[in-house]
Amino acid sequence: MEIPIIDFSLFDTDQVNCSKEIKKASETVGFFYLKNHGISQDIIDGMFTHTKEFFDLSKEEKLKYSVDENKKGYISIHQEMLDPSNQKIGDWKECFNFGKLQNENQELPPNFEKEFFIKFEKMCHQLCMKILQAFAIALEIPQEEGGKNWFEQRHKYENKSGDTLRILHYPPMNHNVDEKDFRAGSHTDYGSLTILFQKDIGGLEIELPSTKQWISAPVINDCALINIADLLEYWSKGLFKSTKHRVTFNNDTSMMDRYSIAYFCHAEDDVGLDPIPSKYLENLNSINVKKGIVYGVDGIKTPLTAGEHLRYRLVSTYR
Ligand SMILES: O=C(O)CCC(=O)C(=O)O
Ligand SMILES: [Fe+2]
Repeated sequence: MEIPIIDFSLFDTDQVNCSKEIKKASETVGFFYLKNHGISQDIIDGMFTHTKEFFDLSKEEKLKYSVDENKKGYISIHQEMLDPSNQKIGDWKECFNFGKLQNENQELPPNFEKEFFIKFEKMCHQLCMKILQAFAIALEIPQEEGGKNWFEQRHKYENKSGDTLRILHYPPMNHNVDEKDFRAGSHTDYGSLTILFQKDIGGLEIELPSTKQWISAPVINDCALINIADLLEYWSKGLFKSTKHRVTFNNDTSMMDRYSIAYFCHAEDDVGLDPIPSKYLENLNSINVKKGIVYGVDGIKTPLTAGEHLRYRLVSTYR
């Protein structure tokens, strides 16, 4: 089984069939490539140029923007460990997290033009809203519950959420690679869904939910890679798969720099994780039912919100 490629221009002419394709990919693989996603190549190239310029700065300069308590800012090599149970040391990567720049007063390095980043964030947010509409259509959310706008009503750009734009740099490896060395350890993403832009160098792998086999998610020109993250898995009672992924070293590229850009789309902090009012889900009885009630707080089981889920996941990731 491979990662499907979906032409998103179909959504403008045939929403129902496009939504079906997206649903099928989300149920089986949890990842799909999106062609004709509407974010222009010029702006993506501009983002990669800024990315490289930033990571080329001296370590001392970068550390001036060190990550704050909200995990916004610069994260250095080994500081993040995405898979603490299997990794010896942290991820062999550095990255920079941006919050919602329009609403938050985040200090940015001088080469980052705030307006440009806001524009990119808004384009990513808009694309996510369109993909979320496709989920709502495929899941047959009744009109009186919000219909195709059900998700959008819970992901408003102006409201507080974990939405994060992240630029990443994976430097060349400087010693013999050990089986416990990862560019990024295995993990699922914490939000609703993620858009990933890769450039030139592969290495991303995903774990197929059906067979638990790891397959590669290569760079495909002109495509963004979309993946389902934890919140959609909860809301859909496990129908949609928040698939594990990781970035490994391989012989051909471990001595090369790898750059990528991720946009993590989250629901507003106070949105609950109870199942979606979906006619489609109601009619299914065979799925692996997952409820929004997962972690006990002081031994009492409480329904989680998007914000609580994010905090819970972040605690175990940072050193
Ligand atoms: O850089 C990549 O290709 C993936 C990064 C990723 O999965 C993450 O930061 O959550
Ligand atoms: Fe990820």
